[in-house]
Amino acid sequence: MLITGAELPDGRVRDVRTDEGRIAEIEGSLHSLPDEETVDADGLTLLPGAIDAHVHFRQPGHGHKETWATGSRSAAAGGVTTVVDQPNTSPPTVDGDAFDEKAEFADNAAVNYGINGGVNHEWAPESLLARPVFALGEVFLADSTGEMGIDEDLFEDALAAAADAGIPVTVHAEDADLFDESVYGADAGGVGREADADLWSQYRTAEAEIAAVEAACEGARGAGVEIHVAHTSTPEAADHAADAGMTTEVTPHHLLLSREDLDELGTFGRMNPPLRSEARREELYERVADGTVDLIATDHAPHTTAEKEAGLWDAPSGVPGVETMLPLLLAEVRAAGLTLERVRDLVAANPAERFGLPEKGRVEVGYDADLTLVDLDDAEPIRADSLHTKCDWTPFEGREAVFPELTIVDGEIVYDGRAGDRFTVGLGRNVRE
Ligand SMILES: NC(=O)N[C@@H](CC(=O)O)C(=O)O
Ligand SMILES: [Zn+2]
Ligand SMILES: [Zn+2]
Repeated sequence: MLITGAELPDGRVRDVRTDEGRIAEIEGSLHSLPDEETVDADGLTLLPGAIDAHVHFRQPGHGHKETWATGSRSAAAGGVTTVVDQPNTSPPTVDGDAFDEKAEFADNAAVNYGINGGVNHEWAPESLLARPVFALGEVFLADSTGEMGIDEDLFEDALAAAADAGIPVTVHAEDADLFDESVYGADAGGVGREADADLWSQYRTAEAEIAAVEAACEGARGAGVEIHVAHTSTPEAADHAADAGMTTEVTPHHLLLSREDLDELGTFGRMNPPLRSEARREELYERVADGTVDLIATDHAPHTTAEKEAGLWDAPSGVPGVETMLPLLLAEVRAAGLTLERVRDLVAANPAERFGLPEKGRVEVGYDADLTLVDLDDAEPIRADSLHTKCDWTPFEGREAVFPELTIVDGEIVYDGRAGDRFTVGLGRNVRE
């Protein structure tokens, strides 16, 4: 394939040739070969496809919330070319059979993928780690959706097993002992958007995250393992993890939303860890911009509208995000909050480096041809109706975003927004195989 006249993240305008799934040539001007597919990218920007290291695609077990087909199409339409699925499915991905069952669903994916292995009291590390597992995680240090919270001893076992297997460990760090039980169950008013969801932020305290991140980093250091802290919601936790030599991710919702948005969102803004104060959000944004935070990942956690239309204490936690991550970050570039190169690092180059995918994350010769083409002049408001996830709502309704025109996986077009939202599924492969 020949992509002509594309602007690269560093501002150069180049022709880019892909061949056998790789980026083969990048030059000022290339001539098309006989029968070569060409893509006119005049006025468009070519980015490495995003790597979303944290999604919940829900199968097996919860296909009514999301399927690998809908989730991976949503990823492709959002410029995400690799997703990493989390283990809190039914059955949980804690042994070899459960891994194999999930791998069959993943086989239909429109984008490349990794499958994480989980840890609970029934886990079978031998059979699990004999499979092509992407990473151990998210290891839940407190209960979240799926109730996979574990204690310190099991966390130590998990760290040792991951070190043995030579795979990364990602951690959901909250300490349930520091939740404010005096708030739990308080009258939260109506259901769904009418509920007072600020109580969730009061209940799952910032201190519970900060203390859990400190303890997890200490445990990791003792075990000689460099953990990756998932979805840090506080600047304190991000600083602590960085100082301890660990890596962190921040979600688009913790980057762009705060407790001030909960009036409007109600239970649709309930997630773990919860939204924080506007002051903390601003400080977290600074750390994302200055490089203290290593990467952005979505924690794409779809639940149906009907499930969310419950009282605050009964509604499930989690928000969707895989399709809106890169589009929202590109709107931040337009607003001059982040540079394009920083966005490239946050969603592509850094996750590739952190998780051992040295052939991904950059538009450079020899790298995988996982790419997305965007028009930075074409911003539009996000509408849940136009997204491709099974989840029919978004916490970002109405926010400005820049959606991709085209997404390419291993040199093949998997999403073509110019041709009326055309998808090709089944080309995705396990990046650990
Ligand atoms: N973040 C959430 O609130 N929910 C996630 C689980 C998780 O990542 O903790 C989910 O799977 O629903
Ligand atoms: Zn989590
Ligand atoms: Zn998660």
